[in-house]
Amino acid sequence: MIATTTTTALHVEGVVKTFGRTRAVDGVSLTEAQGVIGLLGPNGAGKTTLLRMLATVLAPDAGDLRVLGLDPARADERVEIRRRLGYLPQNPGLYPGFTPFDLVDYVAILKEHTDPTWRRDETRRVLEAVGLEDVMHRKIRTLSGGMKQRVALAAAMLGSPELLVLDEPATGLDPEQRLQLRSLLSASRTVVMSTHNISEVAALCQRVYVVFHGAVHFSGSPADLAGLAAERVWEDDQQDPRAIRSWLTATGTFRHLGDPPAGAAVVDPTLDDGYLLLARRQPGR
Ligand SMILES: Nc1ncnc2c1ncn2[C@@H]1O[C@H](COP(=O)(O)OP(=O)(O)OP(=O)(O)O)[C@@H](O)[C@H]1O
Repeated sequence: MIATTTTTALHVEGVVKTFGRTRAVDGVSLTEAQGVIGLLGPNGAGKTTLLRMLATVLAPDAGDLRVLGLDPARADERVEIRRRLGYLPQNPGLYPGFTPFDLVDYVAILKEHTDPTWRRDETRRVLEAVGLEDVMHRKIRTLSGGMKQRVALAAAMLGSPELLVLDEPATGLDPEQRLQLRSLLSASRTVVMSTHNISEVAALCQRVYVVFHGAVHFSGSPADLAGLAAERVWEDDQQDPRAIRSWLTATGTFRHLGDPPAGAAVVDPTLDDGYLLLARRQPGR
């Protein structure tokens, strides 16, 4: 019998990254073999910094990092990682005078794909996959914000990488394109993505990490995150001062988070409820 081994796509142990006096990533550990992994957290929590380290753009100050089983601190292994991953940065710099076709083709050249036929077919394939077939020969400067985001996504998906590192991939996408993104990502082997959109996490991710102040405060399935707020959510037609957090919902009722009073109409928690409960425990909130 031949033994099969699955390479751990991501192995992060005690990773630290500091900018001046800011500890942007403060001892993060995570290990994932495959699947779609979501990073949630408020602005400045350290998500982008962590993703940049996974994409080998930044080196950690301390800790152990392995991507696709390789060590990004070693020049030869770093090159190998870069060949095998696709990265969508938070603010992708797209040459405005290029067309989407030229830009993705250029990325293919940078990734050392030397066969022009392969490059042309693959460039077309990824641009069609993100729904840009009709504009692939227009100048990028003439495209809408959501279209530009899709050009960058297409570039990340070039060559069907084993690992996709995506910083807020759904930014600027309309509802139809978001749905399209979901099916694209569910076809990928390993995806790690940051998002502020909790419904994206519910729809896409098998695992979610919640990061505050550079540290992981929760890891588990989306259902586990929602479960943190089990028996802690109730609804009423008026404000409740006993709640740690209350808000008016679209149906005109108030939703409350905290310890429900006797007789309260307790409802099933959502992912938002679990996240808000975790966020509430952070200092300064
Ligand atoms: N190049 C840099 N130089 C200095 N400080 C930085 C740099 N990059 C990030 N930081 C700081 O590190 C912290 C984490 O930033 P990061 O961009 O990783 O957060 P984030 O969770 O991605 O935030 P957002 O949700 O707003 O994108 C912040 O305090 C930020 O100001």
